[in-house]
Amino acid sequence: MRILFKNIKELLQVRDKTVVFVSGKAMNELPTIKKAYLLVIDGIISDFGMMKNCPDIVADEVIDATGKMLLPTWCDSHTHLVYSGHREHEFIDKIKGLSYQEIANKGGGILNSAKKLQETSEDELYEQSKIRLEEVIALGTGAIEIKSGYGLTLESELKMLRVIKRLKQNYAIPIKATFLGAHAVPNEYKNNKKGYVDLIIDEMIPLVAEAGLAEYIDVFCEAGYFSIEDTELILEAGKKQGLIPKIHVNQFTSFGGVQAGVKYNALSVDHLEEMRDEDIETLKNSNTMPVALPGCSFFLSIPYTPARKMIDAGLPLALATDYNPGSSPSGNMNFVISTACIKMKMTPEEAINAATINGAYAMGLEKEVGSITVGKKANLILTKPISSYGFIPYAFGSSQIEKVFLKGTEII
Ligand SMILES: N=CN[C@@H](CCC(=O)O)C(=O)O
Ligand SMILES: [Zn+2]
Repeated sequence: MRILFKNIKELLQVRDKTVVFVSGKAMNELPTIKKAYLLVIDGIISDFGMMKNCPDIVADEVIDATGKMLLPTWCDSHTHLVYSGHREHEFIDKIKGLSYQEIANKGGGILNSAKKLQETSEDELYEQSKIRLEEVIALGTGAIEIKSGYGLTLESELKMLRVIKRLKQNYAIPIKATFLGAHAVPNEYKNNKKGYVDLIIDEMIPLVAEAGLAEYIDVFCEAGYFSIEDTELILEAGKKQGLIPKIHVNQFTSFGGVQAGVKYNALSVDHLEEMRDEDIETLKNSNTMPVALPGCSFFLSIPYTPARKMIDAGLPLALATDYNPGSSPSGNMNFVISTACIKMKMTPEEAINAATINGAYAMGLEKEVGSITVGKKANLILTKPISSYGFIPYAFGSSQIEKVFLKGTEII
C-alpha cells in the first residue's frame, strides 16, 4: 500500500536517523521542508523531499496537503491512562483551597483511585481505558507510555498491566508499559512501609518481569511516599529483572531523586517541578531524559518545571501529559505544548522537539517514531490549513488537527 502526501505546505521534524534526541540550543532548531512530498509504503515512511523533486509515483492513495502541515504524531512518554472512575469531588476540595497532599491525607488521592480500581473488573477497566486511548489518538498522540500503580496489590497491579497489554494488542499505537507498584503505600502497610517495599521487591517485580508485562520500573520518589533508600532498593531489584528505571522525582521536594535516577541510569526522570542547581548539574552528561508535565502544574497550581533554565544549561527536555485522575485529568498533548510555550517560555520549536523526538527517546521508541525519518512508522498529524507551525501552540484550546495516521492508516 503506497500513500503519497503531496503539496505539503511544510513537512516538520525532518531528521536523519542518527539524531535520537536534541538538547540545549539544538532544541530551538526544527528542521523542515517547505513545499514537500512524503511517500508511505506499507505503513513506513519511505521517501520525502521537495515537491519539485517528487518522483513519478504510482500510489494507491494521493493526499493533497495544500496549505497544511505534516508532522510526526506526539509522543506521550508519561501517562497513567489505565484507571477506574474519576476524582472530580477532590477537584472541588482543591478549588476550595486544599493541597494535593492535604487531599491525600484525608483519604483522597492515589489510594482513592486504588480502591476504585481494586473493585473494578478487568474487562470494565479495559473498557474505561480504551475510551481514553482512542481520545488521545484522535488528539494526535501516536506513541504512549502507560503505568500501573493504582492496583497496589499483586493481583490488581497485574490486572492493570494485563489491561495495558490488551490495549497494545488491539491498537496500532506503540505502547510501553511501566510497573509502578511503588506509587503509594497502601493502608494495610501504613505502619509497615518496609513490608510493602519488600512485597514489591520479592513478589511483584519477579512476577511482572517473568510475565513480560512491563518494560520499565517506576517509583513515586517523594516525601511521604517513597524515600531515596526505598527508590534505590526498588530500582536495583527491577534492574536485576531487566526492567529499566523511569521515575517520578522532584514533584514537591528536591531531595536526591534526580541523583538516584542518574545513578541507576534511568531512561527518564519525570516531573521536576522543584529543581536545585545541583539537579541540573547531575543531569548534564547523563543519558537520562528530563520530562516535564505542565498539565500537572496547571491543574495543581504548583510550579512549572524550569524549562528555560534547564535548556539554557544545555539539557534536553521532553514533554508529556501525565494523564491521570488526580493531578492531570487530560491527555491532550496539544494543550501541553501550548502550556509549555505560554507558561514555561519554551519556543514552539523547543516544544515540538520536546513532544516528538525527545518524547520518543524518553520511552525507548526513538527508532520507531518521533521524527520524519526514512524507516520510521508513518504515524503522522496532518494539520488544518494554518499560517505557520507556531499557530499550533499559539491557538491554545482549539484543535489544528485535520487527520491522524497510525502506520499510514487514517484514524480520524
Ligand atoms: N505524582 C504521582 N503520581 C501521579 C498522580 C497520581 C494521582 O494523584 O492519582 C502524577 O504523576 O502526578
Ligand atoms: Zn505520573
